[in-house]
Amino acid sequence: MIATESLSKRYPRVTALDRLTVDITPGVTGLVGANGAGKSTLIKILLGLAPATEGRATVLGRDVASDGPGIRALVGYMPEHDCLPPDVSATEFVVHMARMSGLPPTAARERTADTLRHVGLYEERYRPMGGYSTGMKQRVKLAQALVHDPELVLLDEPTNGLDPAGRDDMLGLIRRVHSDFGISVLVTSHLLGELERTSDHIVVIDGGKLLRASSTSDFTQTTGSLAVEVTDREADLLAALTAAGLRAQGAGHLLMVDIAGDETYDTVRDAVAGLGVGLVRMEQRRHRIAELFADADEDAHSDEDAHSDEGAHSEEDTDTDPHATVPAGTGRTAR
Ligand SMILES: Nc1ncnc2c1ncn2[C@@H]1O[C@H](COP(=O)(O)OP(=O)(O)OP(=O)(O)O)[C@@H](O)[C@H]1O
Repeated sequence: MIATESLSKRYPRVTALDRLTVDITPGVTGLVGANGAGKSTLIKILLGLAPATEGRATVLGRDVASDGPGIRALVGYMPEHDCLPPDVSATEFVVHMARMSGLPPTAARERTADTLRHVGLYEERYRPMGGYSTGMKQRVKLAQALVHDPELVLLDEPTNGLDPAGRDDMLGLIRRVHSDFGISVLVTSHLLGELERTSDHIVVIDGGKLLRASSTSDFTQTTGSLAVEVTDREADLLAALTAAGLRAQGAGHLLMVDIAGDETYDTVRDAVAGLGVGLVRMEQRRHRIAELFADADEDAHSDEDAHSDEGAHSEEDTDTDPHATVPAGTGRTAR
């Protein structure tokens, strides 16, 4: 669907993309990177809206340098920032966008009604968008990207500004864009957990460089560890599990227990019951994408000055945080 070859974009003070070579296949692909990693720049180049400094890219087999209009006819785009005129309704706006994409008036109205219903906007679609919540605005932005029935949509940070429930709704909608309509999706986020849940494939970029591209399942292999969380007496539980012959260690409120076989689950359950404490959770641990980031290596640091880390997130990833962010900073390497 998308192929880039040594694609670079240099601004006077910043290298936004640095010799990026990646192949993106049909399905839902998550493009993950900290703020400033180059996600929006890549999307603009793919739409033919900004020229690359060097390298080449094709979208649906068309060259971004020479066929921007052809690409934009086949691709939907949901921009990151608020771009909706406040004094028109969602219906008026999406009909307008459909007409701009070349749909005749009747088809534009029908497709608009269908698409707005699909994204979950009903009566409110006749009200001026200035009064909409962030979640409603994001839905309108998604609807205008879908209204001309594209083969591919590029969604730039669609969960930005949404609360956890709003994020879940938006992620569900994005999954359905592919499962219900067969439209492929490239969705960006700096939140690892949500892309893990939504995407078939994950592409990780940092400082404009490709860190890794592979299927989501390759990123999140299950391990042989069981994460156990109890309400109280973690140290006593650790001692009880060790006495029962299991290898276990404490990690804050969590105990990590090596799975020796199916009976490990029973042993943990019995030990917890024996102590009379509550079991908060017991689950097989999965690698999260953030664990694929090793500490920055010396070589990668040498060109760090070339990149801005403006707006980078300082939040640390943890195994339990579904909204963990990509560790900020440039030049990190994937294990
Ligand atoms: N028009 C521009 N002129 C100069 N520098 C730019 C321009 N556009 C982007 N940059 C810089 O290029 C780098 C990559 O920006 P980009 O917007 O692509 O990142 P991003 O991963 O989409 O992050 P965000 O989600 O914060 O937008 C950043 O350092 C940014 O400051």
